[in-house]
Amino acid sequence: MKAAINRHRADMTRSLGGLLFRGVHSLTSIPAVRTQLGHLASGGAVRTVMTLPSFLSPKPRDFSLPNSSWGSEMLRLHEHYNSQCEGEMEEGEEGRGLWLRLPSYNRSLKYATGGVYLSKMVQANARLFTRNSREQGAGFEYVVFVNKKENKCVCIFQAGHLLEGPPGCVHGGAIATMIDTVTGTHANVLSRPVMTANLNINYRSPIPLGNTVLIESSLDSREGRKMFISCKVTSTDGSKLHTEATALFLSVNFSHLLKGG
Ligand SMILES: CCCCCCCC/C=C\CCCCCCCC(=O)SCCNC(=O)CCNC(=O)[C@H](O)C(C)(C)COP(=O)(O)OP(=O)(O)OC[C@H]1O[C@@H](n2cnc3c(N)ncnc32)[C@H](O)[C@@H]1OP(=O)(O)O
Repeated sequence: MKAAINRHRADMTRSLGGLLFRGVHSLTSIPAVRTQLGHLASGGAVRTVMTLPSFLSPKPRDFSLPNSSWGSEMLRLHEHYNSQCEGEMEEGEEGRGLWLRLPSYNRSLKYATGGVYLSKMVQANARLFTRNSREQGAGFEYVVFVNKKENKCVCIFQAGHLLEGPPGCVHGGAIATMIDTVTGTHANVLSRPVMTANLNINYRSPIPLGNTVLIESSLDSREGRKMFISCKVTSTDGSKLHTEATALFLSVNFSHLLKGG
């Protein structure tokens, strides 16, 4: 029985390989995958997850599209980069424009988030940390664009009122979260899946709540499974440096990700 479970997990790991990057969008539209993940989540036993046929599944919300909470600077910059895109990045697609806008959903991977040993209730309720607020504009509002040719990512980030740290300013942990998200997204584009091994941050000047800032990441070097990425957070005109960081990401195999480390 144990061998069968392990074989099943290995099969799942392989079949998930091509699906992870597309996240919830793809997974919720493939009932067979959800059923298999249901087996996996329940410890490889006989329980399955009831799924709707794909044509009845609601289309997941893309959180990186403009909404009414976006300020004028957020909208202006979104338009600036969007006008240099010729398409959205989907798996296997090569961009034709200079930039590609990355869609963003509120689940990273249904049923496997945080490891397969969590209870089904926890797994069903798991949400991506940066996309877990129902109130638009309250938390993390952001959109990431990638420039594959120049090995760069840029994120336009508007910090909501729930991210307060020092009075009127963004919490350092929230800034770290966004840096991890942007550099992690960048590393995932280069080689997926990845995990953050190291993150070093220097906070240079506070970010006022409600401000829009730019978060730019660039690949410094690659050594085997290691990707060294640097990142800076600046005002949108580039005149003020808020934060600088370096990060190390390691490519991992899917079983490492699924078993939660
Ligand atoms: C996750 C993405 C999933 C995809 C989802 C797609 C949907 C997209 C949606 C939304 C995108 C949002 C994107 C967000 C991204 C966020 C990412 C995170 O926050 S990840 C959570 C925090 N990180 C951990 O919890 C790691 C915990 N640590 C580990 O699991 C391991 O330690 C790991 C994987 C990092 C390394 O373990 P080993 O066993 O694979 O590798 P070893 O053998 O230890 O090291 C390999 C080499 O790397 C060096 N190394 C390892 N750790 C190092 C460190 N901390 N500093 C320096 N070097 C290190 C070692 O010295 C070694 O180097 P030598 O080959 O000998 O040269």
